[in-house]
Amino acid sequence: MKIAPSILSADFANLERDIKVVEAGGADYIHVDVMDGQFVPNITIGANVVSAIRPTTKLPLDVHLMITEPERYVEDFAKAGADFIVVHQESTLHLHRVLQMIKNAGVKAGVVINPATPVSAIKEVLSMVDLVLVMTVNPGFGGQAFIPSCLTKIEELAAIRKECGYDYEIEVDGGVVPETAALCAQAGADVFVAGSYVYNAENPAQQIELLKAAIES
Ligand SMILES: O=C(CO)[C@@H](O)[C@H](O)COP(=O)(O)O
Ligand SMILES: [Fe+2]
Repeated sequence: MKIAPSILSADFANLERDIKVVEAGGADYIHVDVMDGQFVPNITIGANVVSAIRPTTKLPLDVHLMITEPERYVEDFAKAGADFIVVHQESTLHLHRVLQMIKNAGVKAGVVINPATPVSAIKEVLSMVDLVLVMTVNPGFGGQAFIPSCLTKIEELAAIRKECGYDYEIEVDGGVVPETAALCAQAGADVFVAGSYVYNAENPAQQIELLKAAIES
């Protein structure tokens, strides 16, 4: 089980401090939410910021691209030091090509589906990805409520992985708190993104501990 704090809820004026705090607190990945104001109704950060935070941590950077036609920026995020580049099925007409571009750039490739998108929409690419991200809120903002109907998609992805011998990680993102993390773990999730739960608290390290305890239980 891995915890990936989302720096969307960190203090943007103190990103280095907020990354180091979760690294010391037992985080496994740093989740970076990239939004373009078009695919989602919010604008966050670009490849320059990924470059700037790269030297601040040894943890893998899990870059979640919420941008239209991500193929236009794969190269930039790979050069910036992303370890995972995760693209939305809904954001491109050429999903297979984008995933291939990510792999050719030497970066782990992930695919992500919105709450309204079924697992069948990514069936053809499951054999080539390192990570599948199941959005458990609609993308765009931190602090939203978990959508329980997404749990069956985690179960489905875990069953396909077992049946076909694939080795992607199953990640969940949105509304992750101890109670919902436990449900996702039960359904078969391996990586838990948490933004507001980790950062909107006095002690982010303690929040990571609480999440891990809930997942283990
Ligand atoms: O991708 C997104 C939002 O679109 C996330 O990664 C959020 O950052 C999760 O925030 P919380 O729901 O954990 O507050
Ligand atoms: Fe995200």
